Amino acid sequence: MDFFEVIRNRRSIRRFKSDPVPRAEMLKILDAANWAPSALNLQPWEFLVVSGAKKNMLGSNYGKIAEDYTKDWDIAPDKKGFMARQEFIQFANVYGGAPVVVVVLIEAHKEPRYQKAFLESASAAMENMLLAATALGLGGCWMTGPLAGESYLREILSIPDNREIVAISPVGYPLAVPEARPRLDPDLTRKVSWLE
Ligand SMILES: Cc1cc2nc3c(=O)[nH]c(=O)nc-3n(C[C@H](O)[C@H](O)[C@H](O)COP(=O)(O)O)c2cc1C
Repeated sequence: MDFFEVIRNRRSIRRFKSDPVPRAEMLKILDAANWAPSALNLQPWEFLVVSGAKKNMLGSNYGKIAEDYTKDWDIAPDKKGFMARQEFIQFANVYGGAPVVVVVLIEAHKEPRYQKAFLESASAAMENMLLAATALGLGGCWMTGPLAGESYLREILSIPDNREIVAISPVGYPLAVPEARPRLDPDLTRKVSWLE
């Protein structure tokens, strides 16, 4: 796949094969993340690679969050999400069956401009990781929903107060790859202004 194909082929994967991801492959995608640009070159990201019993505990917690979050998806069609409610809850409970979940952290900073810069830098790392996963035939899903159970995440993963959780992604070999979500402005006539 060439670079632009990788970009076009990346999807949020929510169903995975149970096959383990070799550590060498995990290191390749984390290395891609580590090569992201960062404000003041501070490279503020850190990654927790979670599997086994701890991953299962995170899944059960996210499952409960998903049940609450989707409670009106069935009764109010206008509020219905992008997936059927039960499908989403099933995904959440086991992170789609992914063998690994990556938690992206940054240093917590009191000054908002640093906090913003750290968040942006870690977001660049996150996207590099997802694109590298796609290039290697793996998949992931950028997720902030699980942060609704942040105190539990912190406890289970022993995350100290001086670290902020940016996002979480399951990582594994895709069992199902969803259709591409259409672009709101595919010709870029509204989203781009050319100023001369
Ligand atoms: C900041 C951010 C937070 C997201 N949080 C979640 C989430 O909590 N749960 C989830 O299933 N998907 C989450 N997503 C994935 C989006 O739903 C997905 O990117 C969007 O529907 C477009 O689909 P695609 O990634 O396959 O192109 C998140 C994406 C971003 C960028």
